[in-house]
Amino acid sequence: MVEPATATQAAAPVMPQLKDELDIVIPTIRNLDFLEMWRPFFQPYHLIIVQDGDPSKTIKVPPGFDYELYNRNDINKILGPKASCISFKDSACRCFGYMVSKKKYIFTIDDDCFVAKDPSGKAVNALEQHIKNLQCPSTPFFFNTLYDPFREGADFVRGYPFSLREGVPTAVSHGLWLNIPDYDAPTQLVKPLERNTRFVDAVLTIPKGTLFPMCGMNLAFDRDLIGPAMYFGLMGDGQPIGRYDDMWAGWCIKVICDHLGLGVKTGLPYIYHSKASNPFVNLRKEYKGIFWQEEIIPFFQQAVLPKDCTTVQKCYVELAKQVKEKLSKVDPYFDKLADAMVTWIKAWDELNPPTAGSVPNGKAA
Ligand SMILES: O=c1ccn([C@@H]2O[C@H](COP(=O)(O)OP(=O)(O)O[C@H]3O[C@@H](CO)[C@H](O)[C@H]3O)[C@@H](O)[C@H]2O)c(=O)[nH]1
Ligand SMILES: [Mn+2]
Repeated sequence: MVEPATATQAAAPVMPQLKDELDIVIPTIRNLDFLEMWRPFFQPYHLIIVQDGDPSKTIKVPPGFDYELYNRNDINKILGPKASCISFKDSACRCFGYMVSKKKYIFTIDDDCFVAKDPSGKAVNALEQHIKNLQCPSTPFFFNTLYDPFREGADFVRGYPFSLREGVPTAVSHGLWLNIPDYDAPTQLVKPLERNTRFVDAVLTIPKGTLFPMCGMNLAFDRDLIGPAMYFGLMGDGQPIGRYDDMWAGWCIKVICDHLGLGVKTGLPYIYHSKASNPFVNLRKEYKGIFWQEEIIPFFQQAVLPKDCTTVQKCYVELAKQVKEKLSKVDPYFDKLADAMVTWIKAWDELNPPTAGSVPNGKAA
């Protein structure tokens, strides 16, 4: 039986790394008491809270945290008509926080995720591990059988090409979850009591050319390298689908990271996911995605980005064009989604004008 760490067990880090270069983005419809448990790790950082649902509701934030909070009225005011690309009544709204941040790194976490304990009983500082993952290179071109070669006590194994040992910059760090795993509704329905108690002590680079199901619950990324592609799509209110926000973003960022020669890692850190959302509600939200994805995945697997797509924005707009051309036949929703992807990029560039002398994101691999 796994249990979350207690607040006292969460020992405050000696020196919070990247304190002024990282924002923590939290989508929420509830009071943020969960922050009490994270206080030792999160208090030094700036929080961006994206309040979903009724903007007249007050979200209580425990004292002592430095934060900015945006509700739907704020989003509409800031983006004007472009606010149509930000989902309402779905955790996908969190991507607004990525857009308004001015920091290099983002960590996003759900408000029902708590501090996990590793097998020794030590509280896991998820933020610290994500920062380590992002600041260490990835190895997408050749699999290292000792997993993360840059980890203390590991290295590249015999036969690993020396020409590839420098690795590539890491754009995304995808963490996992103890207790309630991120299962889809059908799996939740047939295995209602299943809990994840396995703490696998590994960080892996997801190989180039391989897609993965990105979960937004415990996720960090380098905003400068991949931020414009971290759009969580059109979900929730008024949309035919939900709970595919992070999946859509994960497929888009992986194709773009592969194209630009950037890395995506998954594994440590774990958080303790405390609440299973209602599987029947989830089934209603995600059922179309369950059969649509049988056509979406081959689309992303076959997607090719032209060499002249040298920035994330160019890659993303090209991907939107291909979504419109090739997925609209699946459902008119994808026509709307493709337009929203372009709106997102326009809004992103409006809020994040390129600084003079800035270089385009990674290079086409
Ligand atoms: O309408 C809403 C509902 C919820 N939120 C906030 O989003 C996160 C996640 O909510 P919750 O934990 O209740 O739901 P889960 O099913 O566990 O979410 C995970 O599944 C995927 C959903 O797409 C995703 O990977 C995870 O988010 C909480 O912070 C809620 O407060 C919201 O903003 N709007
Ligand atoms: Mn949850």
